[in-house]
Amino acid sequence: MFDDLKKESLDYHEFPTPGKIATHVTKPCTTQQELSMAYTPGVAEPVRAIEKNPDDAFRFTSKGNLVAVITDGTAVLGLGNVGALAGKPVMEGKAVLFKRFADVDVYDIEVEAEKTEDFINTVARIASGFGGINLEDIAAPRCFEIEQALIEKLDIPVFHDDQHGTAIIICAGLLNALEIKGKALKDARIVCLGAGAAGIASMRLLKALGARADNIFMVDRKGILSTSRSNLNRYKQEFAVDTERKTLADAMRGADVFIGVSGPGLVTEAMLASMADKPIVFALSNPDPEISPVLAHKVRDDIIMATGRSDYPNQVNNVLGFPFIFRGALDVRARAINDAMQIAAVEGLRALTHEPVPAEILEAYRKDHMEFGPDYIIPKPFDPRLMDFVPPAVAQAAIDSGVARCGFPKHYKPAPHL
Ligand SMILES: NC(=O)C1=CN([C@@H]2O[C@H](COP(=O)(O)OP(=O)(O)OC[C@H]3O[C@@H](n4cnc5c(N)ncnc54)[C@H](OP(=O)(O)O)[C@@H]3O)[C@@H](O)[C@H]2O)C=CC1
Ligand SMILES: CC(=O)C(=O)O
Ligand SMILES: [Mg+2]
Repeated sequence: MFDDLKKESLDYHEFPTPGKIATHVTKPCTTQQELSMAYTPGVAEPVRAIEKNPDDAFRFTSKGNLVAVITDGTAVLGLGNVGALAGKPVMEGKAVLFKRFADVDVYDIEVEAEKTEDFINTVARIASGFGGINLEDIAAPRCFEIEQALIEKLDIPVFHDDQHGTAIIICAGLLNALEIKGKALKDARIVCLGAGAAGIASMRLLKALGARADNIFMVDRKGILSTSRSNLNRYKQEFAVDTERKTLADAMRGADVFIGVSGPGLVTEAMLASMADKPIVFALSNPDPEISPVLAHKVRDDIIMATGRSDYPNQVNNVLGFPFIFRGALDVRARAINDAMQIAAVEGLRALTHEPVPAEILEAYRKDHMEFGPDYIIPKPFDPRLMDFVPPAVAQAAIDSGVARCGFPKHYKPAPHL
């Protein structure tokens, strides 16, 4: 980052009030009468109701619109294990996005816990006051164990954003990019650099949507995940392929698709040059991608390129997912965010990309024109129609798959593409 951008960012976070979020009250509390409602004695009534029927917490408290964004600070963006407290600006950032894009309230919670079990128990013990748990920036492989244990313990959605949020956006963007390239997902040869939270979940979802396991090379710091390696954990073993190829450069030769969820600057010009015609390159490491779009476009004029950043076309970033997915899940008081709901979100995002782009988006991005094509494979986060396409589709999928506690919300319209 340039020095002036660094200073601007620090000033943005410091002034006029340190940090990015605060709480505000939703009921009047200015008279003796209102005080006796908000607090004692009036508050005793909802307490008694919830004691008798825990679901009344959705009626009488903020639970139904409240998500906990929780980290241990072990994989913050692509910055690595910076610790729980240093992860707080990102968690506050997620809170801003939840509120700004989908009016979901958030408490950010940073947990100091070296032992996986301590982290799980801490989250389980504070979970009942929330409508959902968004796990964030927790490194693999412990993120898989943490998420699974919490899903089993809790009756509210537990969603590791770096896994499933990222997977959903990657799948939507990639299916659209392949449509432009004119290749079916089942025929696409895919390289995924990064076999952690984002990489494993994204390749799992791509397989569920039709990608062939033997067309995927997954790569970590030690090279391609192959059956000849003896140093693979059980999550990586799921993607081990029988191949003589070893390195990232080997994997990239002839590949149609590169997905980077690893770290900055790991893809060379030579690797990019060795990919198939019309290569699709998603360099998604934040804040700095695996290869810069400027360099990538110099090497390949036939590329379809995306990053995780806001300052280039095609921002493939989980900001397009978690606010809208949780909105739909919360509005039907879902017990989980399951595969059907995730695939519904993929389809909603894909469908919206094919719609004409409204003037307010062109204005926000200072463009005269945008339409479905190599520079527009995924909607923009500021597109207000995300609320029309994603939450209703997710809510409907929750109902159809039996994890909703209530019916399709009266204030919703069915998603336009369904
Ligand atoms: N655009 C978006 O929406 C999102 C982007 N990301 C980005 O993806 C990256 C990974 O995040 P996440 O999956 O949560 O992190 P994890 O820590 O769970 O996984 C990181 C993975 O990247 C691999 N890796 C790291 N450095 C290298 C390297 N030098 N060479 C090869 N492989 C490497 C690791 O290899 P090994 O297993 O060998 O250690 C590991 O498999 C981050 O940069 C993050 O910003 C993540 C989520 C969303
Ligand atoms: C976007 C995001 O969640 C990440 O880079 O970790
Ligand atoms: Mg993250």
